[in-house]
Amino acid sequence: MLSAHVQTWRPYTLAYPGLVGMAGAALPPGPPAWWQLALAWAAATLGWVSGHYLGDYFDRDLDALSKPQRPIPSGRLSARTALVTGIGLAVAVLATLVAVNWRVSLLALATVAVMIAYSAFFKSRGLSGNLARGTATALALTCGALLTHPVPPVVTAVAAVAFLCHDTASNLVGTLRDIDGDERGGYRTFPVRHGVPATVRLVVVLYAVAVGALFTVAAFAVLLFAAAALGIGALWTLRTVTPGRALRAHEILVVERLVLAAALLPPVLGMAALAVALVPTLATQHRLRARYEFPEGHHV
Ligand SMILES: CC(C)=CCC/C(C)=C/CC/C(C)=C/COP(=O)(O)OP(=O)(O)O
Repeated sequence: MLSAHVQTWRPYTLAYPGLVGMAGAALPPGPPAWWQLALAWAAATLGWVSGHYLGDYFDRDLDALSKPQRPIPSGRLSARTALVTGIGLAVAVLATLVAVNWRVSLLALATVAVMIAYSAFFKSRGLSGNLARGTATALALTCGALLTHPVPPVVTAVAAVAFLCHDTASNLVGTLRDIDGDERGGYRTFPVRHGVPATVRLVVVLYAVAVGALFTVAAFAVLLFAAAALGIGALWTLRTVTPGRALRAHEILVVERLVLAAALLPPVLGMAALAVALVPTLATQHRLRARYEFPEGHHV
């Protein structure tokens, strides 16, 4: 029972949204108060977990076909529990934000709406789904910025567009993992419609735009170089695409995006937050992930 919930949280993804929220809150001129950073972290993290419950709820029919081992299709988590928990978490985040800063709560409401639209509608419809997923991250970053700035600085827009492009790209890499299952389930994802080479080309362009834009705003360029090196490693893995290689590329991007978000934080905070974020990510990704993604627990 508890393990079904923990699997739904995907612990290896959990450290990322909080770093993005904090990155928005720490944009210049700063510095933000500790409670603002904590709130930006908590709202983005709980909003993200809510997104995982709702995503698994809306994907339950597709997962029954191609990922029967997942909590809902395997009967370890009821669809109703996933729906109620997802909605409950989103409402809790929004209620807390209303009490602290109503402007942020309105933007967070828009973020939740995009997140639900992604899971329920756009995800099965190609590029619009990938863009919706990237937009949710851009909005989460902007929520963090609005929490600490009455009028967010111009760099907020640059960072938001960069994360939009980045997460659209990493989400596209995710679709390369399950082309056959998506096709059988009627999900018209970008690679199902346009093929693998076109998908990889688009990923490379979006990734280059994202990292290029972040070089103009990053507080700590050393981390940005480190993220770019990891990103190039992920893209290099995609020179031949199999489900296993696509999973490997996405695993690298799951670590890379932590480094990328930490690069927007002031150096000392960025290094400390990154060190903390890497622990659960590296400890759980290798052990849990292939079992969650592939029915046999592994893939070539
Ligand atoms: C305030 C608030 C609501 C913040 C959260 C915003 C946010 C970025 C939500 C996205 C949630 C989600 C379903 C992520 C997983 O996508 P995925 O499993 O398709 O994988 P991916 O990481 O590769 O895209």
